[in-house]
Amino acid sequence: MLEVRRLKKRYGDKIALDDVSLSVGEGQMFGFVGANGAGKTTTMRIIMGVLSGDGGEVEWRGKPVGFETRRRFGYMPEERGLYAKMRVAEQITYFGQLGGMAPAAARSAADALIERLGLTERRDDDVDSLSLGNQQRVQLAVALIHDPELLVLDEPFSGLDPIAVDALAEVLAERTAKGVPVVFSSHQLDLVERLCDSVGIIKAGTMIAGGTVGDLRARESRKRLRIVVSGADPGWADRLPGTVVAKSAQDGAGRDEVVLMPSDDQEALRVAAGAGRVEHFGWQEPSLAEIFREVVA
Ligand SMILES: Nc1ncnc2c1ncn2[C@@H]1O[C@H](COP(=O)(O)OP(=O)(O)OP(=O)(O)O)[C@@H](O)[C@H]1O
Repeated sequence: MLEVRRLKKRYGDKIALDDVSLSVGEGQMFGFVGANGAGKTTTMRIIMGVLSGDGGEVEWRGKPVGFETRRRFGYMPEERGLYAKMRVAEQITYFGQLGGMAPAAARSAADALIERLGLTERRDDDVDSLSLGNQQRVQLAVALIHDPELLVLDEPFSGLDPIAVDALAEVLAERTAKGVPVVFSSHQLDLVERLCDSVGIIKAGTMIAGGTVGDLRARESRKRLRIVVSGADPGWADRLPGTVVAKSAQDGAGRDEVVLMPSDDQEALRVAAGAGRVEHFGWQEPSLAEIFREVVA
């Protein structure tokens, strides 16, 4: 298990991290989300030891993390870091060897990743001749090649086309199935929702929410009502108590659909019933993106 406790980091007067804690169990996929500048990259850099914190601890399997342990981690840094003039296959193999693999093992692992990540036709090209998305695939292969015990990936999905997104999601799921914890940051909340067992939401250097997507949903689930009414007068939604967060105009069957954050759910029901025929009235499960907007606001 990866355990991060009470990390602190300052840049001059600016507090970048203020007591950031998270834990990721064996085989768990942890999605790290937050607005630009919230502190995700800083946290991941401290986990990987490329930046030192001003306080707090990082433990792997119950022990403080040091250089030797980190060699067994796979890391995709935000700033990336490939040799521009080295060929794809050669480069991935080279990083495998840096990660402690024998040359033959590194070559065959590189071949497997090249195929999985859709780089077969580019294997003999220099990295700087690749598109950004393909460079990203190489960077991922480099992070994955030495069969790391833990994966820490800074926005691994950004810039990938949908096929590459699926290929990477599949590769990561295989690693978690073998017990490897995966931490990744992303602004693609639909992906995080689809892939992750747990998420942490960071805002201005503080973890403001965390848990499984199910936990977060349960906490937020009795906040939004979805109401569908047919045959109602045009102004009926204005009489609903609370805030209308979405409204679609009448469809062909004369139905209005409203999503309401009610101040009084029973009064909302009375208003809907008074306005027309109530076709649907129920709590709506929020998406991770909706939860995010709410807790970060
Ligand atoms: N080297 C640095 N010097 C000064 N301030 C820094 C430095 N690196 C990061 N910061 C500040 O620390 C805060 C956290 O930045 P960080 O890069 O960790 O955020 P992030 O969540 O990864 O953002 P993004 O989603 O944009 O990548 C920001 O306010 C940033 O401006």
